[in-house]
Amino acid sequence: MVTTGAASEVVLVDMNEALAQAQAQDIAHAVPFTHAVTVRAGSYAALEGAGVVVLSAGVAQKPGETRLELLERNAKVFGAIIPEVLKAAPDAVLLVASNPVDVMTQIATRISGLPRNRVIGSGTVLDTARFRALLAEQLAVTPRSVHAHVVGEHGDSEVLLWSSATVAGLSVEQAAAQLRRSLTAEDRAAIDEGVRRAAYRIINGKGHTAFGIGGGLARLVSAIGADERLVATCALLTDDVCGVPQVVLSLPRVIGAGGVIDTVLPNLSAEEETALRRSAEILKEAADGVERRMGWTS
Ligand SMILES: NC(=O)C1=CN([C@@H]2O[C@H](COP(=O)(O)OP(=O)(O)OC[C@H]3O[C@@H](n4cnc5c(N)ncnc54)[C@H](O)[C@@H]3O)[C@@H](O)[C@H]2O)C=CC1
Ligand SMILES: CC(=O)C(=O)O
Repeated sequence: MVTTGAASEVVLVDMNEALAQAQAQDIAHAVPFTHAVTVRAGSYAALEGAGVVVLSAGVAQKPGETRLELLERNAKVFGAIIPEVLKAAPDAVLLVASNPVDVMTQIATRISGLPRNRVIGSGTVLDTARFRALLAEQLAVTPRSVHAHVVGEHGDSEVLLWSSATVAGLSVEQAAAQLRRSLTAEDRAAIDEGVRRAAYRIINGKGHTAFGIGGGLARLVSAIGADERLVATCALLTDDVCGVPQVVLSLPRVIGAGGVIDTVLPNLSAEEETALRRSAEILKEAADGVERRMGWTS
């Protein structure tokens, strides 16, 4: 957020106050090289007046662990922090990043009692960025010129929408042919694996992922602040996805003041529709399970 000027004021709140202080000071020392942003550590009360509160507290995956395995631990963390956040910043949009982000967004929607459009999960914003980056590398163009989306779970069952991916209005197959680049079934499989398994590989190498999600969250904060109507693949409680009712997952959403303004459903091939339904079923089952175990439903 500091490097892109997405916010005018950033407050870091963490149960480890010494860590929040140290991070805030370190980041503040980058401000002279970037944008006019104030950065400080604070208590929940310091969130007063915040337009957006990013929820990223909790535990992260260890090497080999899936996102869904973090569920119970992070649900308890949200139970503790969301009431505190809302006391200080009742009008804020909540932007959820903690994993498993889709189910955590459902939990945040329930605990907060806020209108669903004000509780957004970063969802597959990061996976979409990874898809665009890898397709761009394959086609030797900039990622900004690749229009492609990943929908469904931010996790193992996510769905890469190859059938609607475009460059300059061309399908990626047509673009590859004109640009004299290879896009064989093996290339596509490598890109799929590169997107779907990115977090596992990065966590194996450096213990956590940070820059991609930092960029994505900053982009969403900026779109909310400027009422931009940015289309981004974010997670939101959705009435019906391929026949699965009341499920939180990512689809392209229009993001602006107040959170999610609208949703756009891309054209799906039969295979993509089946995969999206499967992803919705997996998330629905995980969310229903945690709701039962937390005593939120009978
Ligand atoms: N949605 C996405 O695309 C991504 C999500 N993540 C998720 O974000 C979360 C955070 O990841 P990291 O920053 O790498 O982990 P981290 O362990 O570095 O940071 C988590 C912080 O939460 C704090 N915390 C824990 N319980 C708390 C509580 N009750 N109140 C206040 N603070 C509390 C800890 O003190 C710690 O500083 C994880 O769940 C991770 O899986 C990480 C990267 C990408
Ligand atoms: C950690 C995580 O969810 C990611 O980097 O995709």
